[in-house]
Amino acid sequence: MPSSPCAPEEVRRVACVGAGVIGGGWVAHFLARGYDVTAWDPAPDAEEKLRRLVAAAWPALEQIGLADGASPDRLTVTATVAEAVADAQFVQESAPEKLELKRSLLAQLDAAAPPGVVIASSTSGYPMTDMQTEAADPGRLVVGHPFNPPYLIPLVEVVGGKRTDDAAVEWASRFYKVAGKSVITMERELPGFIANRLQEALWREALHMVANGEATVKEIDDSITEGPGLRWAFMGPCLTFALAGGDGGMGHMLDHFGPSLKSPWTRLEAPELDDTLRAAMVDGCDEAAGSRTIAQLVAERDQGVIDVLRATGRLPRQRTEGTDGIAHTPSTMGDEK
Ligand SMILES: NC(=O)C1=CN([C@@H]2O[C@H](COP(=O)(O)OP(=O)(O)OC[C@H]3O[C@@H](n4cnc5c(N)ncnc54)[C@H](O)[C@@H]3O)[C@@H](O)[C@H]2O)C=CC1
Ligand SMILES: C[N+](C)(C)CC(=O)CC(=O)[O-]
Repeated sequence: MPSSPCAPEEVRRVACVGAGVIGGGWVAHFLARGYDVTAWDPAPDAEEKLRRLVAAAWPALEQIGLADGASPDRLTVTATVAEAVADAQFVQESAPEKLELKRSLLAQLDAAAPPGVVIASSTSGYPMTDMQTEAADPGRLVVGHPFNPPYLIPLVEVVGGKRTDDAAVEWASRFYKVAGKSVITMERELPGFIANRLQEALWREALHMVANGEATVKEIDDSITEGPGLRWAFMGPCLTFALAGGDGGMGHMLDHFGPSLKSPWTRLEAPELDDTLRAAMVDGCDEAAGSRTIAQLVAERDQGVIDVLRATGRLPRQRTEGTDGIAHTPSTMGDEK
């Protein structure tokens, strides 16, 4: 791989390819961090949808603090994928989760992007080794797995494939940090990475319980928001369970509850996602949403995430008075730029 044309700190132009839920969220994030963003998506109504997503996200982004000069006006939606990446210093791919599509799109991006520019895929679970098979320069392809919405949830999991250069993984990890993200750089590939493997274990169990009539969608959601979810926002499952061992910590917790691990508390096989289970999940979520639209739920979620980030000290709690007499709420996320 030719070495990257610029240092992560020098990046000014980012391309986002695929502009749905996640690609659009990335666009909003990079705009808020003060980058010039080009975007391409083949859907006929993509530009209108993308600008709507950015406009809906902007109040939350203003609340957590915009970079100097950040503006939705710095978004250019291009007519072709080649135009989107022609001048880019970093490319984020967020096309549908279909392996063949990812393979050919990443090869197309590799052919069109300037030599050496790092290209990251938002894939939720494919190892890069499986996606980089058709690219002429697989060395610059990495996974950069975000969490929804990428403009508020800090984590990005970064990992390369067998043919990725270590330098590209390092460059991407540094770039995401500069761009305001919290990064886990994985040493080795693992389908689903770290967080989605954990989420999927919980998700499979939730689907089994609904399929078997053992719990409702509401009970499952309440069991997390009224229970472990409150702890997980600031203390992970391992340290949280260490406290379950009292003064004896994790050692006592394992001695005490270890034998229960052998009890059949979980079913690791995925349930059959048949029409009945699908309908039960959709109906349960419709009931939980009540009269709230998706747009209202997105705004509610965004405010909830901001409140949690503030409450856990990852964003300033108080608005501060600037020297210009104007109240600012600077973001502490991404203060490396
Ligand atoms: N939805 C989520 O919560 C998360 C999704 N991801 C990953 O992000 C990627 C995108 O997922 P979503 O945004 O949820 O899907 P989406 O369906 O909302 O958006 C996909 C977009 O890709 C466009 N598209 C279709 N063919 C394309 C092509 N050949 N080239 C470029 N764009 C194309 C579609 O028009 C659509 O706008 C997937 O790899 C997914 O696994 C990652 C983290 C979370
Ligand atoms: C549903 N999902 C598997 C696409 C979710 C993710 O990949 C990450 C997230 O946002 O939770």
